[in-house]
Amino acid sequence: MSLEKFLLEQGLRISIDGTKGRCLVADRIFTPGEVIISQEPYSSVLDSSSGNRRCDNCFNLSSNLKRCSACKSVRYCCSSCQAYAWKRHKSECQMLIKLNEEKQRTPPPSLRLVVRLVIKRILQQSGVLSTTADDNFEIVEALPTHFSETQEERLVLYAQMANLVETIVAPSEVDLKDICQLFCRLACNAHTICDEEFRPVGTGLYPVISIINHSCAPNAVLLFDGKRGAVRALQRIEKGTEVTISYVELAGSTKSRQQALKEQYYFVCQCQRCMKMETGEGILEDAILEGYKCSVQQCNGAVLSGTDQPGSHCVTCGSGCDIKKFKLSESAANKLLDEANTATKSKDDAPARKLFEEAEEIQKEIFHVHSVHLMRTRDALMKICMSLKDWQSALRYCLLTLPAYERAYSLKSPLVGLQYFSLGKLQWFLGNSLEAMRALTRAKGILSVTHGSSSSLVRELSGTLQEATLESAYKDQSPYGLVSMGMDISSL
Ligand SMILES: C[S@@+](CC[C@H](N)C(=O)[O-])C[C@H]1O[C@@H](n2cnc3c(N)ncnc32)[C@H](O)[C@@H]1O
Repeated sequence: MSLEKFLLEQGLRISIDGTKGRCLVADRIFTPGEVIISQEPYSSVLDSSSGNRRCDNCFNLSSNLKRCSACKSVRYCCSSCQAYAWKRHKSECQMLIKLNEEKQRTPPPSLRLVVRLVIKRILQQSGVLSTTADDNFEIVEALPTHFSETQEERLVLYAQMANLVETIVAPSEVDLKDICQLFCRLACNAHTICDEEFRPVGTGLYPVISIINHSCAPNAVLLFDGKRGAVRALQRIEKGTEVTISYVELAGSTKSRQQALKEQYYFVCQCQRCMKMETGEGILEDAILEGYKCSVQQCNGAVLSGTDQPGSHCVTCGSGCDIKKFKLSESAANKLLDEANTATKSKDDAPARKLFEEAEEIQKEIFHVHSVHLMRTRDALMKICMSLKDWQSALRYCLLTLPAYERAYSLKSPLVGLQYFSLGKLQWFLGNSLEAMRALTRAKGILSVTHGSSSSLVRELSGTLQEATLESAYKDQSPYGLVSMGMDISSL
């Protein structure tokens, strides 16, 4: 079956745009939460830190992983996963054994991803592995490489890695320029595979999902079940509308989003959100998210912080501000944040908390209450307070982050849903079951769309919501006030 026919069966088609290249377009209406397309990766690899916690075949977490007895490098959750992976792993296994014998380090995930891709291509070409409309090397090859725009330094690195791939896979099977192009193709098409809470676990290439272009105000979202990618509609998508997802962190100013897109994907975004920058509303939004707050007490405005922008005046009231002073304070806060992050990595929670708190004090003086810088610091503080079991402070920080989350992302964003889920769990644990019910209901409304109502996250959320509802009803009738029904706070 051709890719076109395969897509038509799913209610999708490809159109060509002069600037964007191929676009994936809805050929029917998609309703919020509906899966638009789902796909197994053509090639995928776990991050180094996930390799000893997750199955190398299905990417699911398991406490009972068994190592491949030959290479001792990859782990599987069950014999059927191991048997399924064997055809692909066989060649990789020999390579890993050889590297172990030569006492060489296991290649990094980025290199293993390319090795796996090349091995799969060879196996499909020789007929050992079958091909389907959405699982063949031609659709991988159809993805852009941006080879001519790739910086020379990066190409030199890719050439060195291609040499390694050549020594690992039989040299007669690979062409160095081909491999360099594969590295370029992966850089602008592969997706980070995340768990349900958006923590990265690996990388995968999904050649059909990769046809979907970027928007900073996307109408769809990509999530993963194990390593299977699924794109769901965030809103009603009319027939003839392009399906879009986000490639980058959306909590940022137009300038930082565009910089990230240009660096990795080589285009200037002209989406609806970026185009707002042409208007006063867009400029104020950017100043609030990443600029400095206006020094005038009654003004809720902000000042753009970039040196190449007409800064030093509030976008709302026009008052001048001392940018130099703000920048000095910002560097002092950043220094504290660097130290705090180092302490967090070494699990020194108490000193890390102190450093984050000092940084937050400075940031409060210079940033708008909805600034993404302040939001990230408070998010880190919320997590540290949870780890220190200071639930009341964690709740306070969670509440402080929410208006910034809703502004920086969209109200339908899964990240906003997850933040409401944390809020609901904290409120319930602290005995505010009525407020918890409100937060959990809000979270359920968002996460049922983004993750699907049968996902394990939404099932867990529904369970918590049901218990909070029961507790709230019980408290209404109980003469004794607060009654805890034994929530497992460790899952926060
Ligand atoms: C993952 S691919 C998307 C599919 C691609 N359009 C194609 O023809 O196969 C990513 C590349 O698509 C293009 N692209 C994606 N989103 C875009 C956008 N909003 N505006 C312009 N180009 C875009 C860029 O060239 C980017 O590097």
